[in-house]
Amino acid sequence: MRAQPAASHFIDGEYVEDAAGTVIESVYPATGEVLARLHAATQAIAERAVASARRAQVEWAAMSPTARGRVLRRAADIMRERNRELSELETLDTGKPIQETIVADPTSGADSLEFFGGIAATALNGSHIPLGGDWAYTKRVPLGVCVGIGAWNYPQQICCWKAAPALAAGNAMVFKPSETTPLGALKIAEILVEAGLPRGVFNVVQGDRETGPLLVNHPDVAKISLTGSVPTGRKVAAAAAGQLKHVTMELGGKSPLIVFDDADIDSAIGGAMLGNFYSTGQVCSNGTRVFVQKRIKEQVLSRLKERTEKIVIGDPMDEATQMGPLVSRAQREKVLDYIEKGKAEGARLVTGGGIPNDVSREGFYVQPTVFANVTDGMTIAREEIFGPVTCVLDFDDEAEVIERANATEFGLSGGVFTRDLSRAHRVVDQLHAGTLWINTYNLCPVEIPFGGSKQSGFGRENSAAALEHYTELKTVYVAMDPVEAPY
Ligand SMILES: NC(=O)c1ccc[n+]([C@@H]2O[C@H](COP(=O)([O-])OP(=O)(O)OC[C@H]3O[C@@H](n4cnc5c(N)ncnc54)[C@H](O)[C@@H]3O)[C@@H](O)[C@H]2O)c1
Ligand SMILES: C[N+](C)(C)CC=O
Ligand SMILES: [K+]
Repeated sequence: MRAQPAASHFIDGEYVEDAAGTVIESVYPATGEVLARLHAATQAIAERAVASARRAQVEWAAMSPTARGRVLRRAADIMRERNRELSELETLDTGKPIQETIVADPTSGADSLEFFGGIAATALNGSHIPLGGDWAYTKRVPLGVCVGIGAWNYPQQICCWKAAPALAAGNAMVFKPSETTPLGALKIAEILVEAGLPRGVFNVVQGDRETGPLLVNHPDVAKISLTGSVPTGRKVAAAAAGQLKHVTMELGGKSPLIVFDDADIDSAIGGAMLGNFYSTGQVCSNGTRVFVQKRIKEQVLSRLKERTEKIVIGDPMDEATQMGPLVSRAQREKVLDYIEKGKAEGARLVTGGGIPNDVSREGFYVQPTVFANVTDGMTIAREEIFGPVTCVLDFDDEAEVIERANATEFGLSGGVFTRDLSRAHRVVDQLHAGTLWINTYNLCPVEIPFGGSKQSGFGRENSAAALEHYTELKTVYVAMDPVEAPY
């Protein structure tokens, strides 16, 4: 299986190589085969990418928002036409089943390009402020060169979620994909140019934790948008603060999903399974602490076990496969370690807990796993696992569950399943998180803001709100009369 791109980087409208950079291999997680061999950006490549973005941004920002939007909308159309090809590439790079990538990955990227292309002409307006005889106006201006840094779980979606609002607002971008999944962003760069994007407005450089700082610390970079873990977020935010750069931080979570005893139980279980097993559990907003009210606990667990054991695990390229491997060997080790900790700390293993049979031994598979009797202090209830591991915790009443749900450093998301309308709104109102769901979980359409509070980050992606994070206000005071000076 090969998916070797023409070169490692995409700068100023073309593929660029510098073999002096350390080797990065993209591995197909289902078999361990090497798909592509790339090079991390050297200092020279990082300089070239930022310089190209800086040059191109001036011309791009001078175009009308409608003209910029047209390019993004064309790129969205091309992504949809090539959905199959892009989805297959995403499946190879991440190991996520084609049944998911075909509906969720390039499609979500295209939605973002279409949405921001569409609102560019109206959402960037300033305001007019009457001041008696005088008046003022505001303009929303781009920041300049923005850097996007991606995680490996949704490589194409993350790339578009950052590029689309940044470009719509008149910025240029240098995007660094995760070293684990370097391939999709290069295709998106190609498509943007094909759609008419001026050369240099969107550039891709490869690299890892050594490369990121070359971009983050570059004096010509105005903003960094990171999707990644909390420890990386702290490092990047600290580096950006040194030069007072703007940042958006989309970080990790350990989100609560609360099931009250009046809920539609099958629907709640469906939500909990999607919110724990989709993308083999590698989703930042997953509801990995499932709080179940005691009266329905055993009923929920037996149904959850039955449904979990029917999940079809296998070759991600097979349309029938519902769950693929984890993204890397290292991620599998990490998840298996957490499973062992769960057993050792006394959680009750309901199902899963190991490596499945009947799949390639070279792939990075883990069984979908459910733990019950999980208590708040256990490691598996406190730390982000980022794998298919559900922790079920019991609770008695509403006040108790709200307090326990909030007792975490994270604040990305949360969900409530109940048929009691007042309770649903009352509970989500008290949960400390950026995105909350009532009677569903993990839906993130482009129209609604997405992002975290507390240690899960700040700034929002998607919706018109994202444009605020890629622009700043310029205020102009206009005097209508001569200046009256007392001296
Ligand atoms: N909130 C969200 O939208 C969201 C979405 C997806 C993933 N995530 C989070 O991402 C994490 C998993 O992804 P990961 O393992 O790729 O995260 P990670 O933090 O290891 O890496 C993220 C990116 O940062 C880069 N990086 C690492 N150190 C850096 C540094 N010092 N300077 C600049 N760049 C640096 C990496 O090369 C990678 O591209 C999880 O915690 C998950 O919750 C969050
Ligand atoms: C943003 N989301 C939830 C789709 C993917 C996060 O990992
Ligand atoms: K890979």
